[in-house]
Amino acid sequence: MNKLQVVVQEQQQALQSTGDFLALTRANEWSLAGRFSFQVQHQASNSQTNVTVLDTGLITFEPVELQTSNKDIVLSSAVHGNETAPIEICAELIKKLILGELACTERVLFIIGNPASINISERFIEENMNRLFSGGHSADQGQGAGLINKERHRALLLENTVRDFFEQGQSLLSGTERERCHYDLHTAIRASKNDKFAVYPFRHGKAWKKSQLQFMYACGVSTILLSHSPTTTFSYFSSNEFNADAFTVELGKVMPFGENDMTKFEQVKETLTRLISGQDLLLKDYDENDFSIYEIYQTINRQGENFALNFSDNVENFTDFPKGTVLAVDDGNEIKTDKDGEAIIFPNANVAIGQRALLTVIPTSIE
Ligand SMILES: O=C(O)CCC(=O)N[C@@H](CCC(=O)O)C(=O)O
Ligand SMILES: [Zn+2]
Repeated sequence: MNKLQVVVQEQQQALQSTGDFLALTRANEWSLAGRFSFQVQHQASNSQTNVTVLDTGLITFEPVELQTSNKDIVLSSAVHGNETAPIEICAELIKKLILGELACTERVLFIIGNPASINISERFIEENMNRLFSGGHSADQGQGAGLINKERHRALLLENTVRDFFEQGQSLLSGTERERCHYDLHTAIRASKNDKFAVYPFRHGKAWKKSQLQFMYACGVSTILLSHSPTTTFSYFSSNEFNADAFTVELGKVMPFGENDMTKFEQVKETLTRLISGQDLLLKDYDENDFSIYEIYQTINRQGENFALNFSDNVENFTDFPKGTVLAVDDGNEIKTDKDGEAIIFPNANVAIGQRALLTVIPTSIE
């Protein structure tokens, strides 16, 4: 064996004995010495799962009895490295799968998006990765064209990994109807009046799926933002290019590792566990009264050097303002609400010029 093969073998042994994929990922910020595979046996049912570590932060679980599966599931976390709760949730699911404590009956790809930014507890290193999908990695976004930094390379790798995963699912089991989903898990910078919420990416006129909202509800997410335009987010990429049921899911406010109240995530952990292991999802019948549904009304991109929000840092997401309120001033131009009840989401004055500094939303319905 050469040195690289020895490293790969040691990494595999450590992973199989600890199940700690997050540690392996954090120790290898941008790549691994090589990919590797092994099988695990579920302790209770003896069912077998093929595990493949594709690269750093990228791992698939596929039941050996593939014909029993009909879903290709992508669960991503750490597209923003300081959003720790989703990382902890996914790391725990991965550990249980590797140690044979959780049965895997569907194909699952876990993505830990930006390991280097986890290690410095920052949203990103050089560039916000959730603005780099659907080709954003190769576009001139005011910061120079082409693949100019590691996050752009990583976004391209994530795109290719998701594409391969979905396409392999289709070719492995051709003739069967497979469901594709991608839940991109985040936490928000600010506190929110509605603690958990999800962005439903633009569907180009296709119906919003009540069954997916029921799934969100089972995860403890009952506030949904409907997007009406293409974006360069990860969830829009999977929705648009692979017809996956995809969401950006915001699971509360961003916290450092160790400071998340994990009791707040019981519903999402339980529902994802059921999804992966083919158990009944225990979905409640759809009732519009269970949800707060909003549509994205204004997308405010920063245009100039001097951009300032006109409200304080502790104003929560979903705070609404009367018509005509100045929300921000961008190089002297006032940006105002256009309707009574327009509420703010994701305000962030510290974004690169050209990028989204704020969304506004208004209540709507999917009926
Ligand atoms: O709280 C914030 O300002 C940002 C939280 C976050 O990362 N949100 C995502 C939403 C993506 C989407 O619109 O689907 C992001 O800004 O990338
Ligand atoms: Zn995020």
